[in-house]
Amino acid sequence: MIKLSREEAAGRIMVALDYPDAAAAEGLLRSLEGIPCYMKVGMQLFYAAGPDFVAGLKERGYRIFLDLKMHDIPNTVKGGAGSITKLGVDIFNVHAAGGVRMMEAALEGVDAAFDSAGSQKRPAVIAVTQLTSTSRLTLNEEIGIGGSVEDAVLRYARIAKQAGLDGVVASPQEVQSIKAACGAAFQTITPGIRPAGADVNDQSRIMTPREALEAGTDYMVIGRPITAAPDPREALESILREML
Ligand SMILES: O=C(O)c1cc(=O)[nH]c(=O)n1[C@@H]1O[C@H](COP(=O)(O)O)[C@@H](O)[C@H]1O
Repeated sequence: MIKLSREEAAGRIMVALDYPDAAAAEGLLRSLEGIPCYMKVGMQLFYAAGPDFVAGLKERGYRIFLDLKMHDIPNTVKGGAGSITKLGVDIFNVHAAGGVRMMEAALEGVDAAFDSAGSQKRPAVIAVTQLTSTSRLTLNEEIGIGGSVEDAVLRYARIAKQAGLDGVVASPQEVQSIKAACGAAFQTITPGIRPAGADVNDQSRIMTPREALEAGTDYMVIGRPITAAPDPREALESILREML
C-alpha cells in the first residue's frame, strides 16, 4: 500500500478550474488556499480569461497544467507550443491522434521559445490518448477505431514516447499497462477520478483516488467532485484523507 504525506498527496492532485471566468475561478482558489495542488486551466477558462489569468496564477506561485489539447498540422502546433511556453506553465498537452510528427513539432516549438526566453522553465509536454469520456462502443462505432480502448490508449502512449514527450493523459485504468509499455518514468496524468459514490457525470473510465494511486498514477486531475461540492475545501480534504 502506497503511503504519502498530506503534502505529497496534495502535490499529486491537479484541480480542474473549469469555470466561465476569472472571478468564478478565484472563488475556488480562495477556498483551497494553502493546499499545494496543481491548478489545471482548461479551454473554458483560458478562452475567457486568457494569458493574464495564467500569469496571475504563476505570480502567486501555483504550479499550472495548461490543458488546451492542441491537435492541428505540425507547423501550427509548433507555433502554439511556442506561445504556451512563453506563458511559463509547468505542463501542457496535445492530442496523440495528431501523430508523431505533430508531437515532435510541439517539442520543437517549446525548444525554440524556451531558448529565446532564456530564464524560463521548460514545460513538460504530454499527449492525450483516448479521452476518459470515451467508451469502447463510442471508440468502435463512432470514432471508427477497432479493438479495446486500452489497445488504442497504448498505441497512442507508444507514439507519444517515440516522439519524445514526457507522458500521457489517460484513464487510471490504463496506468499499469502504460508504465509496462513505456517505462516507469513516463508520466501518467489521469482524469476520470471519482470518489466512491460520487456522480460519474460524463466520464466513462473511472477509478477512486485511492485506486488510482495504487495503480501508480503520477497525477490525478479532479474537477467536479471538488468544484461542484457544497464545500470544495472539505471535498478536497476528504480526497486527501483517502490518499494517506
Ligand atoms: O486533458 C485532460 O485534462 C482531460 C483528458 C481526458 O481524457 N479527460 C478529461 O476529463 N480531461 C479533463 O479533466 C477534467 C475532469 O474533470 P471532472 O470530470 O469534472 O473531474 C476536465 O477538465 C477535462 O477537460
